[in-house]
Amino acid sequence: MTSFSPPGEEHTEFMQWSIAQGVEINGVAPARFPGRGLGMVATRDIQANEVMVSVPISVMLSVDGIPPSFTNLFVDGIPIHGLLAAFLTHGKPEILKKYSLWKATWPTRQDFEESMPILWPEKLRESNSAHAIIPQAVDSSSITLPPSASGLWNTFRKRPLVQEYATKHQNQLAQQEKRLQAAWKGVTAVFPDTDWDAFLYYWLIVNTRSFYYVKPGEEPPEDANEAMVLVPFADYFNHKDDAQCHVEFDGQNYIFQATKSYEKGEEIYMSYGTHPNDLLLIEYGFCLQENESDTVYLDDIIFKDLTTAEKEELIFQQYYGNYQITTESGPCFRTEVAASMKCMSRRDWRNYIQGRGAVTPNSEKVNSIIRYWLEAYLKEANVTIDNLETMLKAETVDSTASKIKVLIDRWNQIKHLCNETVSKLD
Ligand SMILES: C[S@@+](CC[C@H](N)C(=O)[O-])C[C@H]1O[C@@H](n2cnc3c(N)ncnc32)[C@H](O)[C@@H]1O
Repeated sequence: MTSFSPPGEEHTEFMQWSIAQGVEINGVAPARFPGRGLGMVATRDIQANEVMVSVPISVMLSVDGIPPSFTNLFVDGIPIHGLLAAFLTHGKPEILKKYSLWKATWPTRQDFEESMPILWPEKLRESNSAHAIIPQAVDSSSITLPPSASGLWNTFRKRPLVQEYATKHQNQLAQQEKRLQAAWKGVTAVFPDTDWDAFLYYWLIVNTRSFYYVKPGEEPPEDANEAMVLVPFADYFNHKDDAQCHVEFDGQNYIFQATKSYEKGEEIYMSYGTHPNDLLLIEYGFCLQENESDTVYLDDIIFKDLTTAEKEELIFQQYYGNYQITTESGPCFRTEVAASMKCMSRRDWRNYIQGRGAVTPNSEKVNSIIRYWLEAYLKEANVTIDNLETMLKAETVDSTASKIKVLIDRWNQIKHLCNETVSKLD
């Protein structure tokens, strides 16, 4: 059983407020868990299929909960994420008063400074972001964030892309800073004197605590970041990759239902989605120890190994980029396709990927190419861990040392993932 402690008076008061607002709470309560802040604990034995929490739409904070007099100020548009943060920053105090007990349960700015890489010291957050609002060093001696987060490598220079492509789980920090910059542009166009720290705080609150929400009867937006809602009380749930909790918005209520039985005192998690640890680190400020969805991407390593003609062929065949290695399945098919290109005639390769012809790639050769790529990742991991260990020895600020340790742990996970995959390929 996980150890936990009482959450504190403000959480008890907020729970009572939630119930008074129509939130149904059955057999769960907030509690404090070491390393995870607040979370949800079973206050009695819970049976599979029991609804543990149900939050009505009336109490959620979505775009529809913002008065039109406020929303209409943003005639030039602002992302939903920015609008919610803008409302929390600039909404009328008499309207925001409704949420004061809820707000008292949220993490502090200090909590974000500890956990969210976007707020870490410059030397720990160098990335390929062109959107950094918070200045970053231009030539720090070492990249410390993992490549999926930073988009950079210590052991080689990235080749320019032949073509841009969508990468949901790469260049994480750059993607986050781009969203923050768009929100900041939107809010300052209407409120030029916006306090950066206040806005940033609420933007991070929305970033780490919002749920997916599409207004009943409306089409889901193309960008999931445009489908956001804050859901009081449910935002106590921490994340686990294989959480045993069914989450559903039925058009009226956000419902959280047990999919197994829980014993009194057990922490109840939900899943925020199938997220690799580098995404969790950048977007939520933590990494999971066990994560079936953990992934590393070989794109930059593979691209430096391909000729321009090979890259153009991959673009043509729609296999350019997103070469994953996952904890669960090892190399993905796209990675195998890129590797098979290196060991087949172009004609056989085209026939193979189009499902024509009898020639299939030699699996030993394909495995040895993928192994070679993974060794490049392992080299990066070893160099970066050495750099981080050296930084840790010299670090005198405790809070910076703890961030360096987070990075060392993450890099060791990456090493483990690469080594496991290499051994499976042998
Ligand atoms: C929706 S909130 C959950 C409640 C939060 N723990 C709190 O103290 O208010 C999401 C945040 O919880 C933390 N979190 C969630 N799942 C976690 C986990 N498995 N391990 C560590 N921290 C976690 C992260 O700080 C994340 O940004």
